Amino acid sequence: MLRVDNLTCARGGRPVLSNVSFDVPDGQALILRGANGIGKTTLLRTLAGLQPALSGDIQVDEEDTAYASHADGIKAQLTVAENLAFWADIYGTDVPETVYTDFDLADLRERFAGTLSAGQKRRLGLGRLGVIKRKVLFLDEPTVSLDRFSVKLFANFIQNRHLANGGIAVIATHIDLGLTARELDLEPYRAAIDDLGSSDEAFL
Ligand SMILES: Nc1ncnc2c1ncn2[C@@H]1O[C@H](COP(=O)(O)OP(=O)(O)OP(=O)(O)O)[C@@H](O)[C@H]1O
Repeated sequence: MLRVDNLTCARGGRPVLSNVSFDVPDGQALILRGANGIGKTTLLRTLAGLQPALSGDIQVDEEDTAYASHADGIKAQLTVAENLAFWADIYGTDVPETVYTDFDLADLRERFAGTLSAGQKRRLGLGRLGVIKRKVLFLDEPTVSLDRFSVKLFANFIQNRHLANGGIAVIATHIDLGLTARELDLEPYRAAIDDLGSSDEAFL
């Protein structure tokens, strides 16, 4: 279970969302909705422990979380197979053969990652989630650059591999992923402009 209680989070020292509360039980996903700039990325980074909250409480086993953003974290000089093996090595896991089918990477196995198209790179970046096997996934616009077929692959992975095995996912997206999931509209949590606060920036 992921439990968020009265969370207030900030970017650049300015609160963007205040008093956000929700629970996500094991085996379920939550879709974050809201206009550009409302604070979806900020909330995900705070939940993943990449930046401190201004106030509030997050109950989750930080050791069992993973955050994935637009930046794929791919090593261009390594092949697709070597990239997956690299992540498996770092996380002390193995590369299940299913990752190649789940993300349509089988034909790209020996290709240097630097030569992949944007969508292929994205599929490889998402394939990392099938390798690292973290229970709680915080995903920021995971389908950027993906065509409709690949969006479906990703949704199937989340539904049938991750959630079906008791995983949790919190996903910021502007599109319909076709997942059975609760949605949270962040508009009611928009922080008042004169709220005070500060926050360290871990990443820009
Ligand atoms: N480094 C920064 N310094 C100051 N303000 C920032 C910084 N990064 C983001 N912001 C602002 O913080 C607010 C929340 O940004 P955030 O990226 O969390 O929104 P978002 O909902 O993910 O947006 P989008 O849908 O466009 O990806 C925005 O108003 C943004 O301009």
